[in-house]
Amino acid sequence: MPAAVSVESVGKTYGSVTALDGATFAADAGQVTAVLGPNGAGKTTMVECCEGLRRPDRGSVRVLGTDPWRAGPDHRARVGVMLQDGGLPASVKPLRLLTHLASMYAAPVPVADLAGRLGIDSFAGTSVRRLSGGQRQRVALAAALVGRPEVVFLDEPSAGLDPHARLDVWELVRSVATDGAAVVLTTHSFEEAERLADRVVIVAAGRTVADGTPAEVAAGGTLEDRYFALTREARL
Ligand SMILES: Nc1ncnc2c1ncn2[C@@H]1O[C@H](COP(=O)(O)OP(=O)(O)OP(=O)(O)O)[C@@H](O)[C@H]1O
Repeated sequence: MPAAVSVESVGKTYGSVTALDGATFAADAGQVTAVLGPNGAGKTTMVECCEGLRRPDRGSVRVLGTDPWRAGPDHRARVGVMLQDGGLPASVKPLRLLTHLASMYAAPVPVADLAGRLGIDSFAGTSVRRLSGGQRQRVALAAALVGRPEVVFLDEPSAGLDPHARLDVWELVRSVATDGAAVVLTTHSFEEAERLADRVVIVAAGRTVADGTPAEVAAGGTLEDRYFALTREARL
């Protein structure tokens, strides 16, 4: 079976800045793939190429067998996206927003379920503009998942969350993968990668420097030690 997400030798520059320089990785259905790498390594750019928000200069990106840059609405309905800055409308209340989004999909996840699992009920009556950063992040995650997507891209989904909320997010993300979706998330947390990921991809200076199960990438040591060794080499 072809990978749900396949990125091969992708290059992308912004003016004189090389963001991606041959990045390659794949993500399978039913698995959580965690992408790690230093600030500026190219993770967000790589994920944005997969989401169809950026066009690679070279290489190939396929999501569910389709080039996301050219994909139409049918493809986009099968892909869930959570952006780093949320991208949520400020004046709407969370439940209203999620109910509205759910109405656009053929088989949405019941909004009450999602809201309950992410603790959104407790701030359901507050407009997005007045939510805390962590609350807004949970709404953004719910928005990415409500359409029951086959592929989900999550940019640092648990960054800045309190420990309870982080556990809620991990459990939900795990259950989405168990239900068959391919989940790709970026993170700076080794704990998140170790506890949640079936596959770890380390990106440094726009290139993939490791790709495998957490144990394979750790290569007999800790993921953290391996990360520092690999990303230090890329900086030299
Ligand atoms: N729109 C843009 N215009 C110019 N340069 C950009 C743009 N977006 C990203 N870059 C540059 O491309 C490089 C890769 O950025 P990217 O956001 O993909 O990294 P990242 O790995 O996601 O970093 P972080 O961990 O800080 O989120 C950086 O040097 C960044 O400054």
